[in-house]
Amino acid sequence: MSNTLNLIIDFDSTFTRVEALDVLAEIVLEGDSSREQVLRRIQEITDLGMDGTLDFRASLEQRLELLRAHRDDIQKLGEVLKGQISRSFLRNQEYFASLSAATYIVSNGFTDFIRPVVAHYGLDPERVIANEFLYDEEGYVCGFNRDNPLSRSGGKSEVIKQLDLKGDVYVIGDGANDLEIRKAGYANKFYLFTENVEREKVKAEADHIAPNLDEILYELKMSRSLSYPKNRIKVLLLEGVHPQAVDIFEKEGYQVEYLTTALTEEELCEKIVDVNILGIRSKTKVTEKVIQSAKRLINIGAFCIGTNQIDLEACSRHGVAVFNAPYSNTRSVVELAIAEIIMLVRNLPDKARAMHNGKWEKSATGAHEVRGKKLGIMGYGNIGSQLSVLAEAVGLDVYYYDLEDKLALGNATKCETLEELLGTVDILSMHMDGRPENNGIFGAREFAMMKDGAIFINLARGKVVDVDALREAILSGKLKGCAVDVFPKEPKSNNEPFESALMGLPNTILTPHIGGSTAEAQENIGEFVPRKIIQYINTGSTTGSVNFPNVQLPPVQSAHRLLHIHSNVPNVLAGINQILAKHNINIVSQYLKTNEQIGYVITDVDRAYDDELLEELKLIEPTIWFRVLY
Ligand SMILES: NC(=O)C1=CN([C@@H]2O[C@H](COP(=O)(O)OP(=O)(O)OC[C@H]3O[C@@H](n4cnc5c(N)ncnc54)[C@H](O)[C@@H]3O)[C@@H](O)[C@H]2O)C=CC1
Ligand SMILES: O=C(O)CCC(=O)C(=O)O
Repeated sequence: MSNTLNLIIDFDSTFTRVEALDVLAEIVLEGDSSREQVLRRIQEITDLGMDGTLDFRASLEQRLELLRAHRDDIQKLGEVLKGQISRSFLRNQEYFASLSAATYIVSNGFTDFIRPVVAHYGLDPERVIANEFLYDEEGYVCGFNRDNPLSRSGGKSEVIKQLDLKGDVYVIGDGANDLEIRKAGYANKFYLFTENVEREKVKAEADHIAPNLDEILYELKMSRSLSYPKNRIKVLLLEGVHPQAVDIFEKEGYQVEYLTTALTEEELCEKIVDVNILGIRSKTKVTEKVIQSAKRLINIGAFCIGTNQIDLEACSRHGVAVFNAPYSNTRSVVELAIAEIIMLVRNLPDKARAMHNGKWEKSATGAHEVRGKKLGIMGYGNIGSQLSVLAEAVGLDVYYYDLEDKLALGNATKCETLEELLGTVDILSMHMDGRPENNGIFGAREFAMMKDGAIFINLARGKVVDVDALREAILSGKLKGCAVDVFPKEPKSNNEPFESALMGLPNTILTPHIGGSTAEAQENIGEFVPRKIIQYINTGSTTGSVNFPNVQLPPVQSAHRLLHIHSNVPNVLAGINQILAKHNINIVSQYLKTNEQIGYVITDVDRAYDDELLEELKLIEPTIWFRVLY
């Protein structure tokens, strides 16, 4: 840090979260019946004084007149305020206390309660410049030192002028009286501190609006508790993910932009440039071009199960960790599949349509129970296997086929080939994932292999099925009916029209990709995905990532965590450790995990190191991305 730096910090609502005289009023008026009324009046006067509407001395006099405070109350106030230090000041306490010689607390409050709080935090109480109370013989406050410049408007600039500071002066505060120091020409910059209050009148003239101390330290290129201020982290949420996600990200201090629709590649390329976290569902295609346009992307959250819409390889190459929500909507999809099986076996879509058209078609022809029918499941993963269990409970005999060797649940029967499955079952339900190799995997040949009068259900991905072949199979009577929830081309939002060759077919249920759209599933996803992302940002943990090696890490404690992501080539770990050894850095712990594409090295080190070390680590040849957590 340069020794020519001076920080002038306001006390009320900046160094502490509260206005001290408001708290004093609460202490003095405890048990008083007029308490609420007097407190309200005091707060009104405080606000008028802080935004510059009321002359400061008048505001001080009026507030003190409303209180009869004793020396003991002032002492009590000091104790209360020690527990009210602003959160970002607390976060940065260790570093900030080391700036004691560069810091003044300049306040229109009173030294009597400010000094103990400042000393408790670790700053020099002698560098508090503030007003002084006068007490009567019984120890009650009877006034204040009227000669102190801080007891009148413009007092802060007068004090700074008298200090005659050498070097750069930065003022951090929340009120017009702080702004006035810069306006009078005694400071380089005024940082409006908005962590506790936002004063609109002051906002317009502030040099920089800082939602916390991290932002100011980052702006001044000083050390800080967070490697990157949270308020600078930008989140773009698309496709109307559950509002719970907005809430969680905002509580973490991130900036959130929320859209209900998907975006085209072109729109997304434009919007994603300075986004750190992208949240999507199944419709937004995240292509290589999108990833290349994103200059600050750290994470993608797929608020769903499938991740085929994301170019995961490109994400890995660019150091973007992708998280999804496996299991989150599994039950919802399974319940819909069961409902559709029963509806189709009973011919309900046609029967219901006839009723709406005024036709009463009471008949048992073509209507069956599902009990004893053979259900085939293609893709025996999380959804397929849960469907297997529920289907047995309603009396279906379950058969399944999976590319991988999957053990049967319950009484299900495993088929060795797809042909075997298709030739056996009365109902086929698709639950494979949307990997590119599955595009068009089910067409005329596969429909021909099915039993005559079978039922077909696709709740997986639109592209796996040849839609024209499905249409033909229904129209020819080969299939008795079908239910389709997913389509090769789906509208980006509810405002766009839907078109498909399947529209108007007999005994056909078409649904707008709602397999996972239940309140329960969406709420779960809205919480699960943000938590994974926040955990990754705060600790480096990648558990649950679909493209990064999975590493579960404890929170950083008394150490700096160096996160190094590189292309998976030999000797990177050795290279990192050589650099650490050269700088005499003590490794507290170290983890390495790789997958086919990338390696992830996490090294916790003692605090002492210089920026040169970080630069050298960034320069290791196959580095994709390097980040430090404090
Ligand atoms: N309609 C909707 O709203 C929803 C659709 N889905 C879709 O369902 C898919 C499956 O979800 P999960 O069961 O959670 O995934 P999962 O990954 O647990 O299971 C997929 C299974 O399919 C198997 N598989 C892949 N290709 C295959 C093939 N050609 N033939 C046979 N088996 C194959 C895999 O080996 C795996 O066991 C998701 O990837 C997603 O595309 C998921 C949730 C909601
Ligand atoms: O609900 C969504 O937007 C997508 C559901 C889905 O297809 C999935 O979870 O993979």
